Amino acid sequence: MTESGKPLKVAVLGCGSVGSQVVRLLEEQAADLTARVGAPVELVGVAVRRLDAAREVEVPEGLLTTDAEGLVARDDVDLVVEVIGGIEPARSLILSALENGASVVTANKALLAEDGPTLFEAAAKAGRDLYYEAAVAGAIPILRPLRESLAGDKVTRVLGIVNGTTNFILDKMDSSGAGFGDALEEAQELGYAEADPTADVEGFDAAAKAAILASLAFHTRVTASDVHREGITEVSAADVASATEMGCVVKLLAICELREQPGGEEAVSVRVHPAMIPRTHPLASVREAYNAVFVESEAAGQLMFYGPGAGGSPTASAVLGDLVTVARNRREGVTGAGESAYADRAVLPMGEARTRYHVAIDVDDRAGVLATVATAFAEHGVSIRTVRQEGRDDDAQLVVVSHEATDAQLRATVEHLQQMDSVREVSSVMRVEGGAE
Ligand SMILES: NC(=O)c1ccc[n+]([C@@H]2O[C@H](COP(=O)([O-])OP(=O)(O)OC[C@H]3O[C@@H](n4cnc5c(N)ncnc54)[C@H](O)[C@@H]3O)[C@@H](O)[C@H]2O)c1
Ligand SMILES: N[C@@H](CCO)C(=O)O
Ligand code: NA
Repeated sequence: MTESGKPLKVAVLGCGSVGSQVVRLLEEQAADLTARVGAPVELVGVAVRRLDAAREVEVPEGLLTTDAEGLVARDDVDLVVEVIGGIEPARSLILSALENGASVVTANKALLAEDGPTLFEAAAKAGRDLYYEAAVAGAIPILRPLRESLAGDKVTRVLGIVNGTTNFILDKMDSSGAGFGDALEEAQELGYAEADPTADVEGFDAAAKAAILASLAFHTRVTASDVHREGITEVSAADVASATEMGCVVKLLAICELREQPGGEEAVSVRVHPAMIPRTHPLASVREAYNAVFVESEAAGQLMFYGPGAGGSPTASAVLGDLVTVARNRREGVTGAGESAYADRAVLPMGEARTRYHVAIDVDDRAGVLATVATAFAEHGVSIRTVRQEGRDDDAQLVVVSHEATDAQLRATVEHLQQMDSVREVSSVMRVEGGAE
């Protein structure tokens, strides 16, 4: 073994699902971490909300404190791990840690998506690292591959299944024919969904991750408010059955795309919504609560990153990976790559996002109706790829799949259809992603 340097002192903020596993791994892997870093990595404090709370890991009593601010202000702390979550006090604690000269590792996607630039600027000003691999898709290495491994390539699209809870629910709906409510209940019984599932099922969690992915992929600042977001609460058993009929499956996707504009410049489109993807697409095989991120780049082509996107221990794996890198950098007196936002591309409004659509329309079953429906699509410049009729008489439905069109064109088409006498209802509109045009 090489000669070890001066110990690096670590403070962990928060000792919940992820924090407790970080503490466990720091203790269990101490010898290997020392060898990998080239210096002992010593836990010197764990900030908690209550000293007497039940914990998944035993923390030596002398290390526990309820004074997180005091812990990050200690001048002997070299590395701070923030796993409290949420905006405050996490943001103030990270900023204090950086100002006090510590390097920071965080898993906090909500904070990074809301106010990442403030944190990146503070890290740059302090000359310290801020790493956050655990913030997107838990254990799956995806942020450092984007930031480092693909730094010489041009990423053109990132498609991600980045929320395990919603993937579990949609997978249940697909495999059992259940509706959203029953699938959610099962996810809650099995501990995949929280009692208040809003952040997951309404797409907030995925939108935060989409903002982080798009920022790294396209070297542009993208925050959560730039991301168009739709959750899965409106996905019906009929939508899922319709997808099956088309050889597709419904997934909640985080979609980050580079789009060439009419003037030749490139802009960024970022959105989270349920979409049909062909069952032959690699993302279709992502079942249960797993996550995966599919990346397309000019030189590499298509890449897929797959694994557990959540859970205390998998997420702690990503945190520890960052901690080792940051500790090594610290020991060598260097920092890793910081924020890269040089491209500063415009973020397109949702109306300009382009994709294909699956539209189910309940219609009167009589001569000429198909022609009027087709005319409505044509009037708004939406080209039809396939159309089929299901049922007949009072039960007739036309299912139209379009070629690529903008969201604005599609919305105008749907409004037009809803005004038509021969249309009883536009019963389902779903985007179709991940296939050939
Ligand atoms: N759990 C996962 O699977 C997962 C996956 C990826 C990322 N993350 C992220 O990791 C972070 C932590 O998530 P978690 O699942 O461990 O949450 P958690 O709720 O289990 O743990 C957070 C802990 O922080 C404590 N805390 C709150 N305020 C505090 C304060 N002021 N000082 C000290 N402690 C305080 C809470 O008591 C709690 O124990 C979040 O940012 C989350 O988004 C979690
Ligand atoms: N709630 C998230 C895990 C943390 O990002 C999920 O369901 O994937
Ligand atoms: Na990750």
